[in-house]
Amino acid sequence: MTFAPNLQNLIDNEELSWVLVGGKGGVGKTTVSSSIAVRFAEVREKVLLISTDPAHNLSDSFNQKFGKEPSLVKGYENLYAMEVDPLNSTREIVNETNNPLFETLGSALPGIDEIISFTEIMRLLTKLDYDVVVFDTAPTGHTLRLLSFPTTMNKTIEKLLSLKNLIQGAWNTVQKLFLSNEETDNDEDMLGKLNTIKKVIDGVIEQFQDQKKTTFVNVCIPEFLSLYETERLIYELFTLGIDSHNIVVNQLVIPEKLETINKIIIKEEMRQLLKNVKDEEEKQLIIKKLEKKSDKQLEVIKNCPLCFSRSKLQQNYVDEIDMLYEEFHIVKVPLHPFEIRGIDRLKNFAKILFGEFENEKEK
Ligand SMILES: Nc1ncnc2c1ncn2[C@@H]1O[C@H](COP(=O)(O)OP(=O)(O)OP(=O)(O)O)[C@@H](O)[C@H]1O
Ligand SMILES: [Zn+2]
Repeated sequence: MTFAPNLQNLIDNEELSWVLVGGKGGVGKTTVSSSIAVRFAEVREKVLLISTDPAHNLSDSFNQKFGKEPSLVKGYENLYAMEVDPLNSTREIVNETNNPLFETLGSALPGIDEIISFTEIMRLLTKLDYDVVVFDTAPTGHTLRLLSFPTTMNKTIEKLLSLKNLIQGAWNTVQKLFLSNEETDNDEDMLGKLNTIKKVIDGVIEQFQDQKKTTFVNVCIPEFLSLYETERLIYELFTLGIDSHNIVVNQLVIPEKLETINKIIIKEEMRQLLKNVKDEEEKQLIIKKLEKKSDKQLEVIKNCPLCFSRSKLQQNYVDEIDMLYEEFHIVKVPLHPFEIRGIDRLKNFAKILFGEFENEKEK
């Protein structure tokens, strides 16, 4: 069995509905999740990219502002994006219910507000008919907490519901003594709500633990701390029963191996630059100039002592990843000489992720 060094396996799995993208801060989660969503939009009917990272970057990635509701990405009719903050949106929900019991419950069970917001998000997402939802998650620790919430929370809710029967008699008396009729109704609402939440959570757990429907894409850079976090993340995902079989190793400096890719990227950039140049002769002249410049740049990179030592250092970690994760698709992505912003660059980035440059090289 061989594992192709690209993410094509995501596209090939037609049942895939939830793609979670995560890793340490700053390694390229937003860039990778945005590119995956852009690629999915070419082959699926309706795609949503959702950021659950409180420090949102989707707007930077697409050069377009997104909010708490899904909105269309410019230039698309089937790609939506939204940014939610699990913590804040829950507070809003809890405040809306305005139930004193919720407050008590909230302080007795830390994290309940987060799980409610997560539930609300999931309910919203299952109601809307997206074929694929791609998550740009917050840095590792936060994500794991979010992913393990459903199981923890369901146990708590089960306990609460069983307690409810036990104390029902005493409870009724207490209510009559202290609460108005309206508030009594509210409490029934709350228990009803807990039950509904439990059902939604059961659904989330079932979906997330279904290997066909959900997968987690790990993004890392070839550095000690990032590798360490990836190892921890992959282990935790395993214990949570969440599938994971792709690792994107981003920001590689390997001049000799990635020369071809670099050249193609630079060529693509040129094409963008030349979009508005009409005159054919002028075009050719610009291309010649730029090609000469890029050849020179590559020559410099190849002979640069900084790049050389950097790439040596990185290679150790890449070897380690290759060795540790034999049964993963390992996708190696070069460090670009520019930020990956805007649809055109994201599309190019997707070409690397989905192995299209590999084919171009063979031609
Ligand atoms: N291969 C690459 N080459 C050059 N620049 C890159 C590459 N990958 C990502 N970047 C740039 O690095 C910056 C950080 O990337 P990104 O926002 O995707 O990381 P992140 O993991 O989502 O960060 P955060 O944890 O802050 O959300 C961005 O400016 C992005 O354009
Ligand atoms: Zn990000």
